[in-house]
Amino acid sequence: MINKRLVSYLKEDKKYVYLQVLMQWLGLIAQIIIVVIIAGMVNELYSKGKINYFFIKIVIIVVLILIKGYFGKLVSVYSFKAGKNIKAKLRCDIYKKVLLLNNHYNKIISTASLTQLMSEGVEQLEIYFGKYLPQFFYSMIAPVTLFIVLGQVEFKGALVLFICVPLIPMSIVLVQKFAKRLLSKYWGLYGNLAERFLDNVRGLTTLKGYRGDSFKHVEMNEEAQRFRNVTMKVLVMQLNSISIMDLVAYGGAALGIIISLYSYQVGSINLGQTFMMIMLSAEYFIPLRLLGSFFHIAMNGNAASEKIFKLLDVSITDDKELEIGDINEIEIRDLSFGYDEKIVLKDVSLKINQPGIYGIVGSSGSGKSTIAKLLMGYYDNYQGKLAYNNKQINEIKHTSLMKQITMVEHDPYIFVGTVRSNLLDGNCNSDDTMMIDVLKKVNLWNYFEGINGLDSEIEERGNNLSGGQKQRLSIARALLHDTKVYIFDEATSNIDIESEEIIMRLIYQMQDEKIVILISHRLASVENSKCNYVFSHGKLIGFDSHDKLMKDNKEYRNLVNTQKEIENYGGNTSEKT
Ligand SMILES: Nc1ncnc2c1ncn2[C@@H]1O[C@H](COP(=O)(O)OP(=O)(O)OP(=O)(O)O)[C@@H](O)[C@H]1O
Repeated sequence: MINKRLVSYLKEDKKYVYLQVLMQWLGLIAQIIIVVIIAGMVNELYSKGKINYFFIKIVIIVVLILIKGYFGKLVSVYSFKAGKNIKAKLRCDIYKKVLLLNNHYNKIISTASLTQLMSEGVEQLEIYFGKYLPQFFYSMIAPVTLFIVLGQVEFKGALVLFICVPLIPMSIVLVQKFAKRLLSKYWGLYGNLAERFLDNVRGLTTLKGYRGDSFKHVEMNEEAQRFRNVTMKVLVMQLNSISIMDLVAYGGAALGIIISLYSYQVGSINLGQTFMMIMLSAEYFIPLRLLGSFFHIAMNGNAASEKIFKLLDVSITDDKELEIGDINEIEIRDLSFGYDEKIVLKDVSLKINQPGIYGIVGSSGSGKSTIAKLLMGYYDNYQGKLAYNNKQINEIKHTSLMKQITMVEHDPYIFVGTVRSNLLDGNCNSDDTMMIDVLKKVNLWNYFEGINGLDSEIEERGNNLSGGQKQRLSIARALLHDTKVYIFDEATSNIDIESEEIIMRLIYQMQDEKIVILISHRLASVENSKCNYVFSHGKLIGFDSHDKLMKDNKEYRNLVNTQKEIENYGGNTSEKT
């Protein structure tokens, strides 16, 4: 009933849970005193026909009601405080983990599920810490307190009530295992639905283009139906469990009242004592009954927390010690790597220790992008040597590594905001002059100057820019990052000739100072490089200048010739049209 791992998150906020229990308990004491005073008044009225110190007693009752109300308010304040820091801490931990996992967090959790867990999942935990946990402790203390008080009044009745109380937690325990399984399924289906929804919304234009939206509509409906079914099962389970708890609570209270009425009838207690028994019988059960209600919400948070912990438990930490300065050398020796069992790179060896352009070429699926990702430190589980300045990449602190390398991919991420905010992502110390300078280099300044300069709005994923403009903006951002090593992975694919020329010119301007790794299927762009590395089926099958490779490397020659044929084909067709 208590999740120890979740509780360990409380740390110094534990005091808010205890304070809440204390305030609830003091509230109960105030209520008992009120009932005792009223019971005394009832006795007086019945036996003497008048109430002594009536006014003073009424004032005391009113003051006690106000005090009880104040305690209730404090309970809400502490409840909020108990959950507040934990929510922030959990969200922060998840965020840090996703940063560490980099772009392969998707292997563990989908983006949609992640968003759901970080928002709704964490929110549910507020109830766990702020309500369920304090209620759990209070519902142990309250019946004992009442038993001690009412035991003095009518022992038999108090004992019967006390014995009935554990029936509620028993019903909670009984339903717990089933609820756990059901809620885990609920979160799974909820995640699937969100994932599909997000995917469909992202691909809506494509779906419309292929007229596949009606098909996806049916799929979504089916997914939603599955989620509806499991939600209904959860609600039925909660309703049944609450009905059982109600039966125990009200049945138990009724039993207590019957016993006290009987005791009054046989004369073993007076009218005031009977009144006390009747007024306080329900109080035995109310805390546990409330615990039962919170339990269901807490179980939901619990199920979400299991998914959160699964993500947090993935063993990746940036506890690496090594820092790295300017990179002068890249050494790869006997490198092998596979994403799963299938080996993608086999026994690759190469060494780069001078600035210049280094092409990586090969047919589709030969492992070019995988090399780029390994050089970015995205994957640690490689075999062999993969080192900068003779330091293994998987031992270098990720943040230190990211200060020295910049990668530009074919589909760069442009953030919603302004041109300025996107450029500041590359280097937060850039001033306006630096930003305008790089925008001029990529031939974008004239365009943005005509809108709102550096404050020109950029829509989500750069939707208000052309493909070429997006790519040039990402190159401007990369230039501001100003690192010793640059990796361009198909950075000019699918963009207009003008943008391609601008980008290639800028890349070649870097060759005297930077180590530039250029992955490109357009072999014309690596004709003037210092050295080209040819990959085939994950193996490095040759490396040299373009001219030498054309002479000696059949695979390279084939790649160049095939490329030329495709370009000529494109040229012929366009001439015809
Ligand atoms: N995240 C991944 N998980 C599993 N397998 C992957 C992953 N990324 C790539 N692969 C596999 O690794 C192999 C090499 O992929 P890689 O992207 O490195 O090739 P590439 O030479 O860059 O191809 P292309 O020129 O088509 O971009 C392929 O068989 C691919 O299916």
